[in-house]
Amino acid sequence: MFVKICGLSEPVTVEAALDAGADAVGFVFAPGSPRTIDPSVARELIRGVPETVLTVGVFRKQPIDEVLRMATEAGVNTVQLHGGETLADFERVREAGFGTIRALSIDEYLREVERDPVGIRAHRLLIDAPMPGAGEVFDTTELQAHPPQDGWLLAGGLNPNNVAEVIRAARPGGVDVSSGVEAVRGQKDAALIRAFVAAARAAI
Ligand SMILES: O=C(O)c1ccccc1NCC(=O)[C@H](O)[C@H](O)COP(=O)(O)O
Repeated sequence: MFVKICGLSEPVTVEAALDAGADAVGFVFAPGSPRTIDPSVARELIRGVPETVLTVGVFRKQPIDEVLRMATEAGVNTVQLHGGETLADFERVREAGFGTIRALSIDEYLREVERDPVGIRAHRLLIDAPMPGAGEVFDTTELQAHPPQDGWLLAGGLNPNNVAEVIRAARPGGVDVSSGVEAVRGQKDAALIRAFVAAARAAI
């Protein structure tokens, strides 16, 4: 089970995520989030991250030139885009050398899979609740009619207490969490991160 801890902003909680065995650490560069950090801050946080761990820059409805500039400045290896992007945008991000994650809300996913069932398979998908980073759950049974391709990531209101049950029900390739490992909104908690990774790993 692939585990991503998103919205990190401090060395101590990046370290907690790595010690716990997280596969990916995320840094929010989308404006307007309590977790938004400057790429220069992320660059410092990424310094000690082993190359085997994905370092993910998270963007929402930002121009691709800005995405590429910030991702390069931060030194992340992967870019996660949350809406408004075209296939050409994804191509540009990949040509610049970044891995990509296409984040869609459950509603966007269901619309897109109907519209372009083949094209959607070209992406590593993250399927999320309508409002990213809000700690909202969604009904994963809505995916049963259109199961996503292998390796898809599930997010939306996960926490150490519900993650195992959600994994068993929805069978994602990985999980992504933000609010559920925070003691205070926007501030990660090392103990919750450890509990989340352990619960996700024990789920299968
Ligand atoms: O976390 C944010 O504040 C955020 C803001 C804008 C775009 C994306 C954002 N987060 C993306 C993530 O990958 C979150 O981990 C995911 O949405 C799950 O969040 P949560 O339901 O709080 O666990």
